[in-house]
Amino acid sequence: MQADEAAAEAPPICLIVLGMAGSGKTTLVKKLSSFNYDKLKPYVINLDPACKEVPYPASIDIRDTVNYKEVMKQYKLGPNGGIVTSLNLFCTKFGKVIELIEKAGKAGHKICVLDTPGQIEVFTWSASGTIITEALATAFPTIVVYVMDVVRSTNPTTFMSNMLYACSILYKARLPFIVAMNKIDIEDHNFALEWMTDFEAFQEALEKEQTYVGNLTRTMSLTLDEFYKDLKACGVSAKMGIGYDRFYELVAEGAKEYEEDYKKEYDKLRIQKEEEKKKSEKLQEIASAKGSGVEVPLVPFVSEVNSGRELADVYLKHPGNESSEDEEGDEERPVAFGDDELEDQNFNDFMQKRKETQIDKANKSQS
Ligand SMILES: Nc1nc2c(ncn2[C@@H]2O[C@H](COP(=O)(O)OP(=O)(O)OP(=O)(O)O)[C@@H](O)[C@H]2O)c(=O)[nH]1
Repeated sequence: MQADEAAAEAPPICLIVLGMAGSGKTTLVKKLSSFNYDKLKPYVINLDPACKEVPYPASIDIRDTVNYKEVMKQYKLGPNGGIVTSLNLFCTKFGKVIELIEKAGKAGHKICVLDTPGQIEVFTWSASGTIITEALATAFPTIVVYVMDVVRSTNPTTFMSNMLYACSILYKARLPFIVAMNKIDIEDHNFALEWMTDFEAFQEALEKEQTYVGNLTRTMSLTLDEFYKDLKACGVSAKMGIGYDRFYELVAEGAKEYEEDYKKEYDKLRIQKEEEKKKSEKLQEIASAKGSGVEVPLVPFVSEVNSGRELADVYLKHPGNESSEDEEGDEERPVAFGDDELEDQNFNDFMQKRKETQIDKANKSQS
């Protein structure tokens, strides 16, 4: 197979776009859906059931499958409960989505971008979010893109909160991770990159914070230093289309990292899931099998005995009364008390013998 053909058949790289409300996820997805289209042919999926309109051409839209307002009404839920339940309902059909992405890959789509609900925790801390992430990661090279609003992160404490959240997602998802520092058309992101690489620079920025939360941030920054090594970060402006070349360099690095470090783990998970599926299919097969013989109706419990007596009148023999060693019918029949015929016979035999002995004695005394 030629290298070009192999590249054409390579599965698409999935980008799960996450971020706090208003960080710019949808704007980023919109830009990604058209960026370098001829080469990448991005395949876009919307997983936000509550958005009013999708400003990009979505190949799959959760709103076509689940009506979020109807879910709220039917299950008597509030807005967040409605989003979680809609996502749960949708994820039961996610096998079909995987098939469609596979097909898209064969049709030349190199990238699959997934937009997620505005409330980040709806995806990151829900069962459906985990199921969707695992389903993608077991089938395709998958990368988490965490969109961070750089304008709102100039304060070291807010920056640290954002990073803590990113850290929790990184360790939960166990996938390559890119922090897209968004809105660099308003605020340059280099201060944030410096805080991530230069511990002292961050401490210096914290000097101005004399509050309790400042002390907490100082302590946490010591721990997070280790985690920054696993992060890839770049600055983008989703709105103005700045920083995409660097972003795609990081995507290529992330895909490589997935193949080298994460794929093995997800392959194991896939095999385990296939085995579980096979087992449950087999069990279902057994449960639904009727067999080839004629069905025998179950006899109802005995309620009356032959003699016409009620079952309650029948004495159930204690198991201890049985002789466990004797086969039925092998034992000699004992002389039963009250067996009149046999008793008469024995008595007559005895009388006969006695008569014979007396006659015998009399004959002997006469002679
Ligand atoms: N200046 C500037 N504004 C941006 C940029 N990206 C997004 N915005 C603006 O930020 C606001 C929120 O953007 P969205 O893309 O809706 O953010 P989101 O994360 O999808 O929002 P939710 O779906 O509500 O969570 C919008 O007003 C965007 O126009 C950017 O790069 N630069």
